[in-house]
Amino acid sequence: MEQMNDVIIALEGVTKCYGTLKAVDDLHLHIHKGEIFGLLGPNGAGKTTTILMMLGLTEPTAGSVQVCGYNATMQPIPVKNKVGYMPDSVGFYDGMTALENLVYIGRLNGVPESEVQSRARVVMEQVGLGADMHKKTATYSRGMKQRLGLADVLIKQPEVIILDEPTLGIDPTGIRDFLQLIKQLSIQQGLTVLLSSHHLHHVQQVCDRVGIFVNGRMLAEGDIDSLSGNLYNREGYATHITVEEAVVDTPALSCALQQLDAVQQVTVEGRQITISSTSDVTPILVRWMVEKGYGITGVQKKEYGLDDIYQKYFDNNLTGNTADEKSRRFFQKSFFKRHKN
Ligand SMILES: Nc1ncnc2c1ncn2[C@@H]1O[C@H](COP(=O)(O)OP(=O)(O)OP(=O)(O)O)[C@@H](O)[C@H]1O
Repeated sequence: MEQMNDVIIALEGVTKCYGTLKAVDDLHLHIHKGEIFGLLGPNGAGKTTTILMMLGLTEPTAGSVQVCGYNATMQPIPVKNKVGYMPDSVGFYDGMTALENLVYIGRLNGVPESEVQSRARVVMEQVGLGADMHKKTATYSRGMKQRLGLADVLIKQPEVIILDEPTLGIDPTGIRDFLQLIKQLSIQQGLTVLLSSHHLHHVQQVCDRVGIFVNGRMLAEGDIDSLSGNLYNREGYATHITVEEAVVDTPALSCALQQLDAVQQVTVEGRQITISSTSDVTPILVRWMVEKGYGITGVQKKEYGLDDIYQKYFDNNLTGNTADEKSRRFFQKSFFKRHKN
């Protein structure tokens, strides 16, 4: 059961309209202390608008936003003190070294003069830029700039960090390292992390929970396992078994397998047998086949990853009762457009 005192970000019925456009539509979201939450959705879904409301930088049209015990709309200053925000594009003074840039940001954030130099050096080490802190940021790669952006956020010792599309434009190794760094910081410092992304593989790597956000609405929310579990409930399970030799009496085998508990459908094609069922009966099927004398050379259980979750929620009309046709088409359009690039 959810512990209310553990909730560090709470959005209740939040709506944001820009004229006639509902950028965020009746959003309810609770994020817990120490959690890494991924806000997943295509461009224009309303992720940035949601983040700006959490930071008190834009007012909701309706609903309330609580962050670290403060009302973000009414008390944006204490929220700003507790929350570090990294926008999708971070700028630096190219002519200054990375350390000088960080010290400058530290001062702007009110870090005491007596501490700012030493704290900046510690943070540079934490983000893995210890060896490069005296280089001018003009020479920094996009991945290094992203780490420096994270350092900018960490220097004020926040309780919550919010990262808007933090993996944009970094190469695959850089992305993996950056996400690992986030995970490590969250564990070591008990930091709560909200990261927004349109890239499902990235959030899958580090997030404890994800919310799938489309056209201003949260279509599904939970950890990857429970979202996958939902799919199993809707779709059933599938087991693929490969045997040594092509099955001779196909109808007899199909018929016999169908008598087993929970088995719904059986397809036999040469050496391949596919069994769909309402629960995970893979071990029972394997035992049964071995007892009947079949030599098994392969067993594969269908596992649903976030990819499938995306596919199922958006391609096959499984958007639950919260999404309408328009948002689904919108998502498909934006998602596939992005992925063609
Ligand atoms: N200041 C604004 N005035 C009018 N419309 C806006 C404003 N800011 C955002 N919008 C619109 O609100 C919707 C949500 O935008 P938002 O930037 O929150 O989405 P997003 O999920 O962050 O996407 P992206 O990754 O492209 O930034 C979009 O249709 C956008 O055009």
